[in-house]
Amino acid sequence: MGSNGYLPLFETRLANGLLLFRPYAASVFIAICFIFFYRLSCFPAQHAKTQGLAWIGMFLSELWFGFYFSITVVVRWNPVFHSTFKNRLSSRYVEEALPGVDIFVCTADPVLEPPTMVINTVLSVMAYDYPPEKLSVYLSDDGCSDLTFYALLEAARFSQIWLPFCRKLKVEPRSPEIYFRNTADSVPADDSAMAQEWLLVKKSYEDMKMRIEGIAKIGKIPADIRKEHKGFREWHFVSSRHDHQSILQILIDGRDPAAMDIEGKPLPTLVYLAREKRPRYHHNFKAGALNALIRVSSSISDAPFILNVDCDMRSSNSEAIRDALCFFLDEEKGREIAYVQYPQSFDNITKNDVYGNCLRVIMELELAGFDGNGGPCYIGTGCFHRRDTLCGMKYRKDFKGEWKPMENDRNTKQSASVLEQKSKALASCSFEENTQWGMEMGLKYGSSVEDILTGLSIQCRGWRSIYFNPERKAFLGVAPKTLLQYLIQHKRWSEGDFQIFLSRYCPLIYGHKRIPLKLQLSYCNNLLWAVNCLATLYYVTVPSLCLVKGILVFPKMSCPWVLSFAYAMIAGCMQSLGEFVCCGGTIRGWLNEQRMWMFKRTTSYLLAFSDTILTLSGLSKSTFVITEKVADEEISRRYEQEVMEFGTPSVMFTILATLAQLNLFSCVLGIRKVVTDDVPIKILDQFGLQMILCSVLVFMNLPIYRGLFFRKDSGKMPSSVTYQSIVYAVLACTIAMY
Ligand SMILES: O=c1ccn([C@@H]2O[C@H](COP(=O)(O)OP(=O)(O)O[C@H]3O[C@H](CO)[C@@H](O)[C@H](O)[C@H]3O)[C@@H](O)[C@H]2O)c(=O)[nH]1
Ligand SMILES: [Mn+2]
Repeated sequence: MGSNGYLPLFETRLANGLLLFRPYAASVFIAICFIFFYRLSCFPAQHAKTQGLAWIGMFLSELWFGFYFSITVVVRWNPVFHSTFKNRLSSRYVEEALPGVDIFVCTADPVLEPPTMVINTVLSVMAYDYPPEKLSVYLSDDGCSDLTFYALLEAARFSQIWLPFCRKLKVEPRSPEIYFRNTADSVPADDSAMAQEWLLVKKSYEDMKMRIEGIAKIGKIPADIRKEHKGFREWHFVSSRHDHQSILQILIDGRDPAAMDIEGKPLPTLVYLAREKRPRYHHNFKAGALNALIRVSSSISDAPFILNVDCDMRSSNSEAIRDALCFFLDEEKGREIAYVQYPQSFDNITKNDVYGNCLRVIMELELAGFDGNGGPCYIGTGCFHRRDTLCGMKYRKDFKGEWKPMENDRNTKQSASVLEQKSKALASCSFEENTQWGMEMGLKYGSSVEDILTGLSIQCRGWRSIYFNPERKAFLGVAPKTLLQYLIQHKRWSEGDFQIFLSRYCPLIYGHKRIPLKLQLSYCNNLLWAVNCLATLYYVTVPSLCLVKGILVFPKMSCPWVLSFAYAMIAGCMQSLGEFVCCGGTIRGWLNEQRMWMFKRTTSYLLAFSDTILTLSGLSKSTFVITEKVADEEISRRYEQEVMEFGTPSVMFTILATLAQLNLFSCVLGIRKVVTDDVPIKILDQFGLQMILCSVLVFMNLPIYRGLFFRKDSGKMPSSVTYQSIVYAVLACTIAMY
């Protein structure tokens, strides 16, 4: 029992296996030091200039890897995990006494983010196991699409049967699409009344979906539907999605006693918002959208807690709100918690996850490590915030964490349309002029990873955060289905991250004395992703080219120094494999993920690194490329079969293909050298490590060769990429040979 006489609402435990991990990390560290020592003491003789240069590069790369390894150890030093006591929460708070929760859903493009998916997210969060009169759901539509608006109207209607159905059948997950997909073969046949209802609701969902998709196909809302709601009139004044007034429509007014489901229970408030956009004003992407929502919601429902999700992050655990409240409302520790972050999980992951989409180890382990070091970063979706802290409040010892109870006056005088008019002004472009919004208030502007920056600044204001990863995943999103989408997404992340590192918000400076050093270093783990490109590029090209030219860059196989390299590499692999499998992955999945790390480092990170430098020198401007959440049938089929998708020409593919062939040629030339030499054993002894490295790289690149030379489908490597990369690779090897 806590000192205040209350049983805690959550408990925390340390990860298992730390007793093993720490000595292991120390041993790898020693091996790395041996490598440094070797590089310094065995520096090539004066006359071997080229070898000397190659050597220095190897040394610098290894210094970087050693440094980066140490940061990853800091992240893993003491991961913590939490569990909640929801029964204690419900015995301490009657339903009426629970706080209100505002839920923000962001969407930005009706084509890349289809409205049916968006409303599935909306319906799933409306159906939380939580008093509906305490919930308000806001959809921010940066695409300003009347189709999305229409879909939301349909969702408002469908919620009247969906919510009671969820309650009655204890439906899980509460996104109709996923629920009906999962239960397709298990129609409740035993109880006929139940089965009837199931069929009825399913049919009604499918009809709705058909109507929405039908209208999406025509590309225009028919006149008779336009007449059904006053909201459509707003689109008469929209000249384009980049130039329009704010559109704010309260589709379900929770204060209205008439707003109820078919069982007569209240419905959550549901609001559509397309904030004002004008070419003259920068809209600040998702951060701008969220800030508009914070203000608009404060005038409509003003709940003390806010959940924000991306439009593809359907709720998959109807108890997630109660779980989050167990942290915020804990009498002893709750006061200092600013946000509770859930992991990002996906429902379209194949068995071996070709693109390493689930970021398994980051989600299962590294964020728990952040938590142990002071609190997880904010990852932009699936996160519950205190409204006050999101709006810029600093932590004070005497902060009580109290909230005003909701004005539960369901017959309030202000009509919905008056409220709409009043709140609209808060979403206008000029509202933020000369205010602290985007700086000290709300989500921070100026970064393509607004989430990381905002979370960091909240932590630097003295707050703690919590990472909560329950058995039953809280949210399920849609992961990119093509290699290019994946690489572009990671370019955005690593670029935004690296920009933060180079800005005044660098955690080592900005966080100094504000957050613990171990948390500052944990942040560096992510913020320095992009920098890995340099050392990795060096390691995947130079040793192979040196093999072609006959330059030694590693110790001979017969030399004891080889042990330190072998140990560092093998132990590193075993650690990452062990972590991956413990986090629920397969061995194939691990190989795929390792391959993707290599691909990312040589493409996404490289471009992120160079673009950051260009942005800093004022030559380029950062943007937000939205991740596509749909794919055509053929691409989806290949994705299901775990075949890598290339298809469209891109610089990233040219780089990948060039590196893959460069290693293939080097490997072949290396083998030729062994075979044609008089004493093959000698060559093997000298170049053993280089040959192993080169062969591993060839092995990792197998899907690239397949895409270049063997595939015939439309997902193969485009021929322009093939030709270019052959030329580059041959050129590089020829230069190396002579
Ligand atoms: O101008 C914009 C651009 C994007 N979005 C929304 O932002 C969300 C995330 O965009 P997405 O294209 O799905 O990017 P992801 O890479 O999947 O997003 C991850 O990375 C982002 C930071 O780069 C975080 O904001 C997200 O929460 C996190 O899921 C989506 O709901 C979009 O609709 C907007 O509302 N307005
Ligand atoms: Mn996304």
